[in-house]
Amino acid sequence: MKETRLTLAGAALNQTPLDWDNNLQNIKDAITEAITHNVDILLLPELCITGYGCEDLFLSPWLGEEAFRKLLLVKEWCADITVCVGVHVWIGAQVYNTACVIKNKEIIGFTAKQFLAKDGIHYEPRWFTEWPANQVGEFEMLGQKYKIGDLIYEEQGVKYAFEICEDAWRPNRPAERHMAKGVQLILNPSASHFALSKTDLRYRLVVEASKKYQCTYVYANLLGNEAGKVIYDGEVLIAQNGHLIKRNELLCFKNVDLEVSEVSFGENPTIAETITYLPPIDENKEVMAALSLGLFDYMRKSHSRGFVLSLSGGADSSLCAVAVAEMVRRGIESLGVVTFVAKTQLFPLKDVAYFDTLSEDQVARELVGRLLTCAYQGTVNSSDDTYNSAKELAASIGAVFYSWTIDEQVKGYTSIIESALNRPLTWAEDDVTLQNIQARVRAPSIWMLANIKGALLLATSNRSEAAVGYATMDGDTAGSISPIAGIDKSFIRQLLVWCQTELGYEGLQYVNNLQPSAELRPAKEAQTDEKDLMPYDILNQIERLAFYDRFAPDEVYDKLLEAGVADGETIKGWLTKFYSLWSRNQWKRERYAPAFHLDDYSLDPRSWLRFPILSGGFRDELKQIGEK
Ligand SMILES: Nc1ncnc2c1ncn2[C@@H]1O[C@H](COP(=O)(O)OP(=O)(O)OC[C@H]2O[C@@H]([n+]3cccc(C(=O)O)c3)[C@H](O)[C@@H]2O)[C@@H](O)[C@H]1O
Ligand SMILES: Nc1ncnc2c1ncn2[C@@H]1O[C@H](COP(=O)(O)OP(=O)(O)OP(=O)(O)O)[C@@H](O)[C@H]1O
Ligand SMILES: NC(=O)CC[C@H](N)C(=O)O
Repeated sequence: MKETRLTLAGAALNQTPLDWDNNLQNIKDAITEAITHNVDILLLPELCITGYGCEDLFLSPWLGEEAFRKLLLVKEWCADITVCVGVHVWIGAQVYNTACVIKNKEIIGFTAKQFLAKDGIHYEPRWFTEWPANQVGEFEMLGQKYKIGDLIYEEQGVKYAFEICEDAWRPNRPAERHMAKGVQLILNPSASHFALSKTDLRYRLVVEASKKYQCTYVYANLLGNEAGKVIYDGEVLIAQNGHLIKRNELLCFKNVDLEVSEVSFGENPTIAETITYLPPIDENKEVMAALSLGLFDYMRKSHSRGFVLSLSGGADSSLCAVAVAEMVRRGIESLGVVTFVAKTQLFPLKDVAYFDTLSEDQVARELVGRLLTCAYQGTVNSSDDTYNSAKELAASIGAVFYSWTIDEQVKGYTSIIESALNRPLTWAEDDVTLQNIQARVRAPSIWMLANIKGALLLATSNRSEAAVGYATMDGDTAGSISPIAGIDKSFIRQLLVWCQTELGYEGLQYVNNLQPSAELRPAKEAQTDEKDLMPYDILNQIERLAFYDRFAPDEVYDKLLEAGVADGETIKGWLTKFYSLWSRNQWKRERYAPAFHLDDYSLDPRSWLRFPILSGGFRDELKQIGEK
């Protein structure tokens, strides 16, 4: 075969389930941009016409028909270019997740996914049917017949085929067979969720495949917070024979992020002897980027007018505040002020014309002022330290800051119940009740502010407290979204130090010197989370061993003992507390506000981790540990 040069492109798209206008516009923009670069083949992400996150709507036949009609519209935009677009198709009663190849305004085939994503947050077998390897079929749609299956395509003599997202993550991946069929180019349309350091894995899958199968590999992921919880990093990769050719900036705020490369296909390709891998991933940097984009998309896609936050000056609420400030900083950096403001649709551009006279830093502060309202809600148990921490942090990022006390309201509720019961409530007898009423009383006024502003109320829950239900239902769990419920408290604490030192959020110096405390008991008791629960790093270890590594309770005990974290009796105490609180509080995890998926696992019962609400609570298993 003589040398052929093809111009290849992958485009990350920020899609939204059922938002046809947005989705089609992004597809059209990507095609238009690709045409200006004389692209031969453009790869678009998995299920990008409907959005990947349509969930049970994929079971509704009408969605399949509508998506197909949209596909026929897209087809007409593909003059003199080949475009691969993700769409689901119905054949009889089965639904397939496919990549459709359109060449110069003509549909030449559909490749259907062979391995459905079914672990962690993915439930694809609920909607789709796997396509058997090596099979090709035909189906009719809207009066026209089409080829579907394990197809090989050709462009100017270069044979190409697909792996659709999860296909590439399995040992028996389609690429294993493509090579023997003379395939030189593999395209991978993906909807691969963001998780810490996951880009490293994806990079390996793509670059190693390009070496092993002596091919060119093009990969295009979705971009942004598509449907509420899952964030996509918009990764586009082009690799050839073990060499990386292109990798884009991840987690940008654009609607379309297109990468183009001209690639040569000849007879004797030079295969890389060694692969250059990515340097270690900075997880602090990437989690702040994911949080920022997650918040921005959630705000604009829910048509909300910014955020409201009950800011205690403690770690969790401080991180939520900084995440909004970072959303503004990164958003401006990625889009420029005008596009950033236009995308929020919160205020007319003329209202911010005076921004021209301000420095970049001042503009960011002004925008934070318009997008974030915080309130400190003190009680007699609050400290000056937390008040100062909240006030200084809000001032340093430019957020609106209010402060009031809630003692009158706490007293009001307490006296109603004291009269009803005809006895005083005391810390000796009513400890948790007296704690919870304070947390609950903070909810109505902060919700009022959120309602007045049409803003989202940020719930500050983290994963560690979700594990053990260390929160008051309808109190500090109140909110519209829980941006940080996917990450643990130890990670959050070191992240805040990193945000201060590396991102320059100097207002965090106060919280970075505080011990986490609910401040719900009288100050003389010096309440801290870790005194109430256990050291956070132990809590995280138990949680990971039990629910990520899936060890039995007695194996968790053995592992902790082996690691020498404490003596046997102390570990038994921690395990009893953990498993009891874990089981008792599943109902709370069911009721948390929607949370972003950020780490490699989460406790979200509607996505990563399902657990019964009512259970035996590991009673027998804990008894066995007690007898060790
Ligand atoms: N399976 C189940 N399904 C449905 N409801 C269930 C239930 N099991 C108990 N319940 C109900 O749950 C209620 C108890 O839950 P809830 O009222 O939330 O309170 P509860 O879980 O008892 O206590 C809250 C804990 O969180 C701590 N906290 C609170 C606030 C803030 C912070 C902080 O770190 O800042 C910490 C506080 O120190 C305390 O240890 C009971 O009324 C009970 O009936
Ligand atoms: N004095 C307060 N003013 C305003 N909000 C508060 C106050 N105390 C608690 N809250 C709200 O309740 C939430 C839960 O408190 P929690 O102690 O778990 O988190 P934190 O104070 O942010 O962090 P830390 O646990 O590190 O102190 C806070 O994040 C905040 O939203
Ligand atoms: N859409 C998919 O097939 C996603 C599954 C794949 N393992 C990923 O997370 O990237």
